Amino acid sequence: MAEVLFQVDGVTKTYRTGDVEVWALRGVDLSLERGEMAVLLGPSGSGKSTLLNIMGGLDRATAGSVRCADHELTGFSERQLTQFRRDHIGFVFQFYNLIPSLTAYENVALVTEIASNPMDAGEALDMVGLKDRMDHFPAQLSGGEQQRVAIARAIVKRPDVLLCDEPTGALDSKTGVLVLDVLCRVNAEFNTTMAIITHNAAIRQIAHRVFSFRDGRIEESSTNAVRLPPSAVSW
Ligand SMILES: Nc1ncnc2c1ncn2[C@@H]1O[C@H](COP(=O)(O)OP(=O)(O)OP(=O)(O)O)[C@@H](O)[C@H]1O
Repeated sequence: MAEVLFQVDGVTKTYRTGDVEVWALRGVDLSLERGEMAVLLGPSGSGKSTLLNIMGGLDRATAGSVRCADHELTGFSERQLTQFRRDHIGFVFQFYNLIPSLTAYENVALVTEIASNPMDAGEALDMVGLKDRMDHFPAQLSGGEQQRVAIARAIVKRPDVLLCDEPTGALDSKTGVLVLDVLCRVNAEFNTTMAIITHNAAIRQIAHRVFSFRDGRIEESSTNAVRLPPSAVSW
């Protein structure tokens, strides 16, 4: 039987600003098997980023439980959450957050200094198809290339899970496809579990499973009997 890597049970999240309480999540249950690629869809404000941040240990649930392998995040201290993120989670965001004064290689190599079992930075850049651009600075790379460096930086520590929040949000469709290709390759070759938030509903076709959010809940989940390669998807 496939191993359940992530188990989210009854997670709620409220934010309080003054007298106003916002319910970002209203009881979310979700499980991800190891190696699964999940796409998270839903309107703006429906709670996707909040859930991703809680799963990645960047934020805490108000109630409910989140388990990743044998780590129960719910009771973790800040220090334990930091260690958990460092050991197990890679993040990819819409904006690449590369350090402008470092080359692509140096941006990726920075992570290898604090990871316990990293791959070589050159190997990670090779994986995203940028080995020949290793010595270039972010300003010398296109948006799609910068996002691929950001993916190399996220995978170089061999994370169990890659959490991607709008990874193609700032890219045109053609460039976005190249980035999704890289994510699919990482998923297939390293069996990395992935959750990808997107506003482009067409991207749902590349996933094993799709979760649709509405008003802080998962309204619907479905399994794709047939997955499409990113090259067959456009938006
Ligand atoms: N730090 C915060 N303080 C107060 N409210 C917040 C905070 N973060 C998120 N929210 C609120 O929680 C709700 C869910 O936000 P979230 O960012 O998770 O939605 P989303 O589905 O990811 O939206 P988008 O697609 O626009 O990124 C929204 O109403 C948002 O305004």
